[in-house]
Amino acid sequence: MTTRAGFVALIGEPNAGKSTLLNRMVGAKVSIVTHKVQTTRARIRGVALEGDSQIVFVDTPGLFKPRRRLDRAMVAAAWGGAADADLVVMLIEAHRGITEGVERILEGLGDVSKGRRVVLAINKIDRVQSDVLLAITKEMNERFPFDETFMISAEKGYGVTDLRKWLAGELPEGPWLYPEDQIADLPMRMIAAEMTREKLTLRLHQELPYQLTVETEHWEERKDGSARVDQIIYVSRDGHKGIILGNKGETIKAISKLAREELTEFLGRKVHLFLQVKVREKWLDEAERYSEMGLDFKDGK
Ligand SMILES: Nc1nc2c(ncn2[C@@H]2O[C@H](COP(=O)(O)OP(=O)(O)OP(=O)(O)O)[C@@H](O)[C@H]2O)c(=O)[nH]1
Repeated sequence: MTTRAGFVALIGEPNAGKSTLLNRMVGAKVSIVTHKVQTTRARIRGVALEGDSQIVFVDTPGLFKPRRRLDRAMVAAAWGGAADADLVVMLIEAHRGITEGVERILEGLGDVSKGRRVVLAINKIDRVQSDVLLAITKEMNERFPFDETFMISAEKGYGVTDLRKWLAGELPEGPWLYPEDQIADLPMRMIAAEMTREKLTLRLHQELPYQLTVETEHWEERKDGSARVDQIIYVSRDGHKGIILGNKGETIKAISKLAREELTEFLGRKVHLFLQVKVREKWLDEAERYSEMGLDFKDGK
C-alpha cells in the first residue's frame, strides 16, 4: 500500500470558517467552533484520513504573529521536522468577497507559498447566488495563480469531500506522521499538555528541570459535558519530583489550578484536571519517540 502524508496549511481571516471546515474534514470535533474571532491558538488543527493519505492541518505561522509563548511553542511542536506545509488552502467567505483582510493574505501568499500548490476555497456558498461566486472566482484567480478553486459550505458540508480528496491526492508519498490510534484527540491532548508545561515554566523559572515533558494520558468526556483530563509530568531524576510537587504539594496544586482554568476557558466547559509526577528512566527512547512524532517540546521555547 502506498501511503501519503503531509501538512496542509489552512489560512484565512478570522471567522472565515476554518474550524468548521476542519471539523468536517477531520470528522471529529477537534477544534473549537466559535462566533468570537481569533480563538484559534493551536497550530496543529487536526488530522484527517482520506483513503491511504493522512492530512495534517496546521495554521500558518507568520501570517498571524504568535502572541504568546504558548503559540511559539505550538508552532515549533506543530512543524517539527517538516520544514513547511506541503499544500496551502486559502479560505475566504463568499458573501464578504475580497475584503481588506483577503487582500493582505494575498499579498503575503507569494512568500508563504514559495512555489507550493495553493488552492482557493470559497466558503459559505450557501449565503450567495452563483453569479457572485463566479465573479469572486474570476477575480481571485486573476490575482493569484491558484492551482484549483473549490466552492464549499463548511457548515452544510457541500464540496468538502472534493476538497479533502484533492488534498489527499496531492500529498507526497510517505509514511503516516501520526499513529492511527492517536489521531482523534491528538490536538486537544497536545494543547492541554502544553498549557500545563507553560504553567510549570512560569512558576519554576530557572528551577525547571531540563528534561521535562507533560503528557496527557487520559481524556474522558463526561455525560454532564465536563472533561476529565489526566496528565503526567515526566522528569528524569527522582530529585526533580520534589521541585515540582513543592512544599506540601503546593507547587503542583497551584500549577494544576492555573492549567485547569486556562483549559476550562479554552474549551468553554468544565474541566477536572489531575496531575501526576513520574520519573522516566528510559529518557532517550522517549525523546526519540517524541521527535518522530514531531512533538519535541524541548524545542518549543
Ligand atoms: N452560512 C455559513 N456559515 C458558516 C459556514 N462555515 C462556517 N460558518 C460560520 O462562520 C462562523 C465562523 O466559523 P469558524 O469555523 O469558527 O471560523 P474560524 O475561521 O475558525 O474562526 P477563528 O477561530 O476565529 O479563526 C461560525 O458561526 C460558523 O458557524 C458556511 O459554510 N456557511
